[in-house]
Amino acid sequence: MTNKPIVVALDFDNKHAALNLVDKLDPDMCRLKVGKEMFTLFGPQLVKDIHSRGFDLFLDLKFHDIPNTVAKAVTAAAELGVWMTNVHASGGLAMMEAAKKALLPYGDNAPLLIAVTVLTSMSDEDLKLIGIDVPAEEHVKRLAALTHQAGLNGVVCSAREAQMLKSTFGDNFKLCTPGIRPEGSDAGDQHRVMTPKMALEAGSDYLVIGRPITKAADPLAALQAIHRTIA
Ligand SMILES: O=C(O)c1cc(=O)[nH]c(=O)n1[C@@H]1O[C@H](COP(=O)(O)O)[C@@H](O)[C@H]1O
Repeated sequence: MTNKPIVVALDFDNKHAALNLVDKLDPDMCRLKVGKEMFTLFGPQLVKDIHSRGFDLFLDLKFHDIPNTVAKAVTAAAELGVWMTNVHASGGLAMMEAAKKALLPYGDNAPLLIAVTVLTSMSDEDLKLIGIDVPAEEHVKRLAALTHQAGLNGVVCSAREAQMLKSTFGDNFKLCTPGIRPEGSDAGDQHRVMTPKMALEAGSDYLVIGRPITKAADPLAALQAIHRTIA
């Protein structure tokens, strides 16, 4: 199992509330993720605030644009010193190769670069509506193959695809899985979900968990309870 698999998704519209939660957490226990909402509201200063508290940060901005633009965006992420960042695999091979190339000057200090396959909120029916007539698992495999070919470090997928992807692409290809729901918690807008324990057993390396922790009455207790289920 990857050391420190839990990545807490900080999806807040209030910086004070977010940092209040961060101050209750322990960098030895989890990593943190900042996404579009918080980065749009609070920008690079939030990244600095989190780094100064000793946490590894996944900057989840899911870049999807022409290769030149995405290469420059991942360079900006690398300059922030983040642990991991991501692009959309559906941006294509040339886009992902340009992103990978942009990180070469950073050597061992480059962030891990992973690509989103099929969002965990999407079902087979949602895929049909955007013209993808194959089951989610098949489309995930296709986009993961493209990501692997581009030389990225891994993919974002649902834990339901983890076993298939690990057996196809091997242990070095990292699987970051949102859509994690502890037993009995509300799925919300997520469709392809799994419990933390089952996700790790299936081969997930990183479990992205937001609302089951951040919306809990006692977020630290919720995180500790999840830890106990996977210990
Ligand atoms: O890239 C992501 O992190 C991501 C990809 C994906 O397919 N699904 C997904 O839910 N996410 C993110 O993971 C987090 C999940 O949060 P919760 O549903 O609250 O646990 C959110 O911040 C999403 O933006």
